[in-house]
Amino acid sequence: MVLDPPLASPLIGRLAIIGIGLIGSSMLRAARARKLAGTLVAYDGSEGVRARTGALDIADLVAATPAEAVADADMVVLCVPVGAMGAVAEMIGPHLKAGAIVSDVGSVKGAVLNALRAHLPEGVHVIPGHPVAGTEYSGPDAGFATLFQNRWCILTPPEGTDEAALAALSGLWTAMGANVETMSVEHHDLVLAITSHVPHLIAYNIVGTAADLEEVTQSEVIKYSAGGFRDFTRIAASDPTMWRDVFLNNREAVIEVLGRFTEDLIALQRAIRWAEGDKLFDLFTRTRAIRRSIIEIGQETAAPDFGRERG
Ligand SMILES: NC(=O)C1=CN([C@@H]2O[C@H](COP(=O)(O)OP(=O)(O)OC[C@H]3O[C@@H](n4cnc5c(N)ncnc54)[C@H](O)[C@@H]3O)[C@@H](O)[C@H]2O)C=CC1
Ligand SMILES: O=C(O)C(=O)Cc1ccc(O)cc1
Repeated sequence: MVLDPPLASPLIGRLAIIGIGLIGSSMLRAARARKLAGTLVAYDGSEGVRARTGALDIADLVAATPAEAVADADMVVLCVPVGAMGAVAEMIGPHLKAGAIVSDVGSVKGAVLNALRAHLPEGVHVIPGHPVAGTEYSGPDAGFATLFQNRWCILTPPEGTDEAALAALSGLWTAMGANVETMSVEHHDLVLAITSHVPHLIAYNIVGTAADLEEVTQSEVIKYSAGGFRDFTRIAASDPTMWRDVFLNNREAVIEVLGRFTEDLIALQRAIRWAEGDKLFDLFTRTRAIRRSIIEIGQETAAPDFGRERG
């Protein structure tokens, strides 16, 4: 997978990325490679991450404070865990220039929109976003420029969002290789609960259960994990802070989907108990067709390495 060539002139004057982990560092790398911003500014709350960002040379400036990071920025993208969005918004709020666009990449959108609105001043454009692309790795070394290629990026513009600001943010994601879709925060949070949040919870649960079972020792878990279980262990290796925050901030939708999931699981349990082979066969046939249609539209990911290509 390769990136398109650099642009002749940048899309954004000054772009500030706050939180230089997997997603923030991938944005810096993609924006740098394609020359999408006149000046690329990075800031992270961790001194070690700031030093590493400097050493990796993926930004034009590594700011020492949140105020320095957003000063004169045309666009600011928050790439911190969902639970830290409000605190970061509070720190940058007074230092944003009028007309700046503030977005984020959090995996939950309703809670983040509320947190941003509570702390950001009038006169800045708040447009939450979520690139539906990632891996189980974290930190500035984990990022790569092609992460967003041919992936969805969902934007959730609040009613009355300025069209030019939306076009600028959408243009950035498109230039980083993503396909942009817009929807409401409520719809986003329900859809992602089904397609991402509950699947992660299931992975955390099955790996935890296997590790807890007395007769299945840790070494056996590792030894026999070449099959489907291995895919679950990859997902269950995802960042604990990030995923704790996802579940704490999308509780309603996750609980709704879990209720439905539990009912369906019990129906499967009954089918097994009563040896209703047709029921099992019909479901497995339907799910196989779903997997094949995902592959046809090119949205599948190759576990266990998530088809990563470093750019
Ligand atoms: N990991 C993934 O696969 C995906 C993650 N996301 C979302 O992107 C966001 C970032 O995730 P990752 O890049 O994976 O995380 P990460 O753990 O790799 O990086 C997060 C960075 O934020 C910094 N940070 C934390 N609190 C901060 C604060 N108060 N002020 C300044 N910096 C702070 C940390 O030091 C860390 O360097 C999360 O909101 C997550 O939900 C979205 C799509 C995919
Ligand atoms: O690693 C995986 O399988 C993922 O599902 C990555 C991912 C994690 C969180 C998101 O909000 C979006 C994508």
